[in-house]
Amino acid sequence: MVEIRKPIKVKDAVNQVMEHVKRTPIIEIDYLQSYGYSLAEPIVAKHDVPSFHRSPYDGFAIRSQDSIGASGDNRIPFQVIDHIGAGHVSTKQLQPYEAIRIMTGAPIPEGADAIVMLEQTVEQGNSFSIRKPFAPYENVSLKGEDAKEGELLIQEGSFIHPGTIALLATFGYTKVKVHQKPSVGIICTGTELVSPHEELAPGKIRNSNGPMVETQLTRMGITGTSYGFFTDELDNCLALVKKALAENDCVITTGGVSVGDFDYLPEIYQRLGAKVLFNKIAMRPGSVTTVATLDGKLLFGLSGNPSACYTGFELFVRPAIQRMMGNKRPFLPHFKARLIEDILKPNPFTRFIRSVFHFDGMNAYATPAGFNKSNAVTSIAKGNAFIVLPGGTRNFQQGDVVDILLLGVEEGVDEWTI
Ligand SMILES: Nc1nc2c(c(=O)[nH]1)N[C@H]1C(S)=C(S)[C@@H](COP(=O)(O)OP(=O)(O)OC[C@H]3O[C@@H](n4cnc5c(N)ncnc54)[C@H](O)[C@@H]3O)O[C@H]1N2
Ligand code: MOO
Ligand SMILES: [Mg+2]
Repeated sequence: MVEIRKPIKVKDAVNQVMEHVKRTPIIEIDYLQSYGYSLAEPIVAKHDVPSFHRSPYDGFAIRSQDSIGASGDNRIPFQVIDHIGAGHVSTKQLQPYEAIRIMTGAPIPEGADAIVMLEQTVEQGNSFSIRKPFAPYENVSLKGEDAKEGELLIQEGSFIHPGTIALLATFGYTKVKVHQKPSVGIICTGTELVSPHEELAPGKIRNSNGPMVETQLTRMGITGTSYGFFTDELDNCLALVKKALAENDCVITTGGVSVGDFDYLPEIYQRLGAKVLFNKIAMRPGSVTTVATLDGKLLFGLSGNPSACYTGFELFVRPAIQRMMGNKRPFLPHFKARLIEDILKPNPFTRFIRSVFHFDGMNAYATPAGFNKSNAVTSIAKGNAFIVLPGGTRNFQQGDVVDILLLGVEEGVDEWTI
């Protein structure tokens, strides 16, 4: 008797997976190695930035009060008494109508409170004149204007990107606390599979899911461990899943999750004693996506169909792995875009259509990327987004505004909103 599975909503499936995520242990790593992780500690300003009043321009430091009354008809001259570049501190104290030649980034000298840009002066020997008054602190980059000592700048759980690295460097956080990257095992099942290096024989196809999933992980900065591809034999697959589970924080399998005679994953979960969270989702492709847990580890049973496999990874594996690494914004970014062409199919299940998303400067547009079936491989290669059409809807026409999930961006959002 074939098992009749009860589909659950995509949102519920996502929530269930996220509820079962266990964060990986916190480690301290060299800050330069931290790109792609998420902060396991907040970044708090250790000192003011800038930590001293400084010049934002190449010019002259003056006392603003000396510039009162300057105009085209009444140029005020200044005597230059010192010359400093960034990294140097002048030891001179300005007296009336004296100035210090100062370069961008150098600390404002004692007594000075305004900077005149080089272009605003007429120079003559060791002096220059100006034709306008300067207000107190005009053209001065103030101590603490960027960050105040003790200020919380970046919250724990934020993704670390090159800008974050700049901030870590600014405060000398040369070691940073992050959640370790999870180890992920990948197993592809299917007697029909041969390696991409091999010639095809009757009934055989090349394994594309394995390399694809491995690279979906690479895109997240994770190096997965591929256990290769295997024929649909229960004992063999069971042993392999056990081994991969013992050696990794989570395991991704592809294929063998449906109700076919050689779909052994359901039996494998049973034999392992794993708890199946769900095995049918009201979505297409990827309706057969199954997620199970065992000893706090997640087992992702992705569909064998390439589009379904790809979609299952992006919707469930990606956010789970991001959350394992402590990322507070693990979900794909959600936008709205106008359809460029009609999509005239009823949608009993929510549909995730591999799509091309583009922005013309004013409006966002999306169009299906090509052959749109769960077993399609070509449209995955062409798309950069999913068009999401809710279950229970019918036709969508050119110009309709639809939901879009953007793929391949490193920073996500904090909530699943579809
Ligand atoms: N009676 C039913 N049949 C099917 C149902 C159903 O509900 N009732 N669901 C269909 C849906 S939806 C999908 S999706 C597929 C899922 O199948 P499996 O996850 O069990 O995957 P397989 O049977 O192993 O393979 C399906 C398909 O994908 C190809 N494949 C498998 N692995 C790879 C790989 N590594 N690289 C490239 N392509 C791969 C495989 O050759 C098959 O063509 O089940 C439907 N059936
Ligand atoms: O899981 Mo199947 O891809 O829904 O089409
Ligand atoms: Mg099958």
